[in-house]
Amino acid sequence: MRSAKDFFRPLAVGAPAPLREVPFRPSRMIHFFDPGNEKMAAKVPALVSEVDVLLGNLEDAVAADRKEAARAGLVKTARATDFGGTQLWTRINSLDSPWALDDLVTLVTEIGDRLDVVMVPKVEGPQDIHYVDRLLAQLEAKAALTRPILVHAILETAAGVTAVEEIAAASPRMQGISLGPADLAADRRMKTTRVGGGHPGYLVREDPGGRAPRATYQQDLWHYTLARMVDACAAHGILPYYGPFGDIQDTTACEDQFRNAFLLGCVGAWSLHPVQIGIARRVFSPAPQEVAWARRVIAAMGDGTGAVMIDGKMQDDATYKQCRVVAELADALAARDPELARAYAEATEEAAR
Ligand SMILES: CC(=O)SCCNC(=O)CCNC(=O)[C@H](O)C(C)(C)COP(=O)(O)OP(=O)(O)OC[C@H]1O[C@@H](n2cnc3c(N)ncnc32)[C@H](O)[C@@H]1OP(=O)(O)O
Ligand SMILES: O=CC(=O)O
Ligand SMILES: [Mg+2]
Repeated sequence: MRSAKDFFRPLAVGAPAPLREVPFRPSRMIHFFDPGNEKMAAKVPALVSEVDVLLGNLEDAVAADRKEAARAGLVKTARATDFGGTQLWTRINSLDSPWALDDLVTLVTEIGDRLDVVMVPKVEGPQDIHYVDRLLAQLEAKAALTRPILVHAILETAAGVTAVEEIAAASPRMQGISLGPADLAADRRMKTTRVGGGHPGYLVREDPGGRAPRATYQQDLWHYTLARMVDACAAHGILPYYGPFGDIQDTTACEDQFRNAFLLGCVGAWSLHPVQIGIARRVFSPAPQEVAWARRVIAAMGDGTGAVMIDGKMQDDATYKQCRVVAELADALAARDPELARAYAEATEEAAR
């Protein structure tokens, strides 16, 4: 095991030093596109101003005989596009596939200066992160990169879930973790055939003796895993995300799934189709009234200690900290999103009247 003192040393001579803090950059939607699909790739320039993150997907959803085309398409798109403040990520193929090594070698040496984050699928434990960590350092040194590429793990195997804390802590490169409900369901042998979302059979039923018919309430299949992942991420200073919602037409259930994740601590989710971009933007941006309230509590709490009453509700050090979470997120998003900045300013003025 490496000494704690070595944790922030580069893993290859000439590689950039690891970051000490994960920079918070808005990432409400990680928008997936297939870079080998010319029609989809042609939409990237128009999407740059619409999304926080564009992700060139090389893994599942790209057919085996299209892997090389997708990789080459990503190199082409990355070179041809001005991303401005929008992040460029990629999802490489899984580490047990014949493509993962070439994905990393090609992308880091060809477009490493444009890539912010590499998403690694089917992570089973810290050993997978250590492998990618060392390889990235070697390639960054070779490509003379001056800033480290960060790593994002998908939590989508039972082994990964049992090791989620160790995965989150595996490297200073760790940027975040996404829940991957589709592969996780298969790996756990769950009896669902959906990409995220609930299932009408997973429910609790009202006790007998009351109303007839007895009411049933659908339960959330993903709550346990998502909550566990959020704790692991928060404890290790990295960012948690809900992953994909596959029923593209069911925008209502998509919004519900995203909102549950937001309220539980996630900072974003994946958008698989343009229709999910606006949903993620709406859900993962705190509501203007919440922001106005948070700012009001912060202003009333002074140095953040003690207790005050506002509108009949007790506020103290703990609610002050909750309000700071909301207000700081709002400030970070407003810096990128002028429309949101205006809505927050208006709501704050209104609340002060
Ligand atoms: C479990 C997991 O691993 S999830 C992650 C892997 N999966 C993915 O990445 C899937 C990404 N998304 C897609 O491949 C597609 O959205 C699909 C296959 C789901 C649906 O595609 P389509 O059948 O073309 O959808 P639809 O007809 O509604 O598309 C409307 C338009 O949006 C475009 N579009 C669809 N998805 C995207 C996208 N992700 N990015 C950019 N444009 C897109 C289509 O090209 C189409 O363009 P057009 O109007 O010029 O013809
Ligand atoms: O990759 C995502 C998943 O849900 O599987
Ligand atoms: Mg998957």
